[in-house]
Amino acid sequence: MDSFRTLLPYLRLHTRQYVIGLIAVAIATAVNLIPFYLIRLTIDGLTGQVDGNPATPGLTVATAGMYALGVVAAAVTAGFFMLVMRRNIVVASRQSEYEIRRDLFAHLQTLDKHYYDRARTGDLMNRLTGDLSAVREMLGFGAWQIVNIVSGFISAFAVMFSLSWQLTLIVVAIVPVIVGVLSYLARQINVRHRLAQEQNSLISARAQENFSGARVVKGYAIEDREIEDYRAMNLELLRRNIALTKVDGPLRSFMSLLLGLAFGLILLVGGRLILEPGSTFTVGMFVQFVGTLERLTFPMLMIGWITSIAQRGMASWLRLKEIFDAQPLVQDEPGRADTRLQTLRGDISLERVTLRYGESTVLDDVTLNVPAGTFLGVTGPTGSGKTVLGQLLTRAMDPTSGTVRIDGHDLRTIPLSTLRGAISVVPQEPFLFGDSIANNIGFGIEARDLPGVPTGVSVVGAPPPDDIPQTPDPARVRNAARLAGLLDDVEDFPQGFDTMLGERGVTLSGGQRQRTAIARAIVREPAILILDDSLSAVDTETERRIVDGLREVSRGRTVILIAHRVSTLRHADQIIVLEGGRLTEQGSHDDLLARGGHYAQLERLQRLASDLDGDDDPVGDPETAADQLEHLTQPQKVNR
Ligand SMILES: Nc1ncnc2c1ncn2[C@@H]1O[C@H](COP(=O)(O)OP(=O)(O)OP(=O)(O)O)[C@@H](O)[C@H]1O
Repeated sequence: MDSFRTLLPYLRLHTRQYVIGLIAVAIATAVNLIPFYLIRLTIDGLTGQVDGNPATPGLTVATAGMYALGVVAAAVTAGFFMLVMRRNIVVASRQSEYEIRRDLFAHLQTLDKHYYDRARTGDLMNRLTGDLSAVREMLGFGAWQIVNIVSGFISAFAVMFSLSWQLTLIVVAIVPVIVGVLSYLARQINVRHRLAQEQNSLISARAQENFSGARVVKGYAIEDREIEDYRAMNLELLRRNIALTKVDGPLRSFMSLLLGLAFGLILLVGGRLILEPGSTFTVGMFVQFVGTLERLTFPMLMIGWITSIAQRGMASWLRLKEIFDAQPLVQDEPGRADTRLQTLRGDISLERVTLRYGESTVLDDVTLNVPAGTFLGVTGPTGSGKTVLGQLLTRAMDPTSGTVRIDGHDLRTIPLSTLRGAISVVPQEPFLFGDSIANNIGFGIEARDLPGVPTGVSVVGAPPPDDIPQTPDPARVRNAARLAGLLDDVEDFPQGFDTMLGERGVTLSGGQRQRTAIARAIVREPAILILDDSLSAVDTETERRIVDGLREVSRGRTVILIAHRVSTLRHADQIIVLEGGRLTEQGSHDDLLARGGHYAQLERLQRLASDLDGDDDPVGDPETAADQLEHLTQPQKVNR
């Protein structure tokens, strides 16, 4: 019940539609019983016993015609009210589906990396489709059927009782048995439906991961294994669906048996009632009774079905509520974030920053000052905390201790929208949309100017969404592509910036994908630009062009370039080295070479490796440069 209460805000948006619709159902149900009354009058008229007196004249043709018209009028009236119901309740349930989907999507946009690291995309997709449909079915079909059943039972029992309390008692004795059995079966259906739905989520997630990882699957030639795994999951889904269908069969047979029994008994007792001397129970009344009871069979069958629709709908709503209840790890703290802060220059400072994940210390007491406009290079072995350092700046998470500041403001006092609007990150694995190159680059430009998504409001009467300008400024896109060293490549494509990319930019090479992501970050003209190992897939010539572009970009903004290659880092104003989460070296290229630490060793080995590349007669060093290089970039053991 508690979980139902959480659905009320959506139902309240459509109170009027539900009230009108539900009243219409109740009227239609009651009107549906009128024809049996008219049939009773006709039969009793025909048998000449309209008042129980054989001397009373029977039915005239005109009266019979009136009754016939009455039957038609009742059918038309019931049909009209059912139409009113559909126009209100079914429409309201569709609108609620729209509103819930809109709010879910808007809420999902507020969730952070932490949530998406754990969620499975296929499962999320299944919730947004399958579960949402189950909720809609409960709010539409389920809602009007409940009223149909309740009003059907009340009106039918009132009529039956007025006709014969003895016959009604028989019905009263049998109905609870039927309803009990149906409810039991409905519960079974519900359990089996949930199992099938869970398998559906798994299978969707598996398919989605297979499509996303198509390159890996092909690369490892494991299609057969994938097909076999998928077949097994699909088979399990079939098994669960068949188990679901199996409960349906007995339900119908049992229902027919019990109803047959009920009608047999009524025939027996009803016949005796009519034949009793001096009885006021007429043939017409008997026919009306049986007709009214017959009207109850559908609502009775529906009880089980509706219970299962309601339980299924609630189970699905709980799965959707889990999404609504998820909160980003980092949020603006009310009263703490200074909303006047709209722009940032890009002065970064970290003061004794430590970050722990459980027992592991990922960043250890890091203190660092990066004045605005600095081109900062960051290097260190894999797993040494470079990516995490960048993530602290966008507040993907907060440090366990210490303070991160930008322009002297503690990050927790800067509104997240201002902070993230001022920083662009090029992640290690860039994601490109199935759209044109221009739109992929211009993707983030207008983001800050877009109107907020109004949630929790009714779609009824809401203004249509504004036409959002989708084409980014071509000059800005072009300039960003030039700075990212992508322009020549794009100009070589027949359709230039209008070239469409596959969902993951599959038509582009790894280096082109990286550069598209760099252009996307640059085009926003952020105060701080973070590139996380974004030049790993480009050749040295392209790398030089990009670094030149970045130096141009870095005028007036802070650039943080995470890289493993000395050739990428050497032109940075400042370079820092992280090892096992600690900042171990800091200075210019020349300073660090003079220090003779990790950076100097990296430089020596990379130089040696490139010499070896071009030399057929390698230096007779037993530990080859390549081996040592690998050693230097080995994953680091984090401090425990
Ligand atoms: N969400 C997380 N939960 C637990 N540990 C994490 C999480 N994110 C990162 N780590 C750990 O933090 C450490 C630093 O990771 P980070 O990604 O910063 O390394 P990196 O220096 O960028 O490495 P690479 O050069 O390979 O990209 C790693 O040991 C990683 O496993």
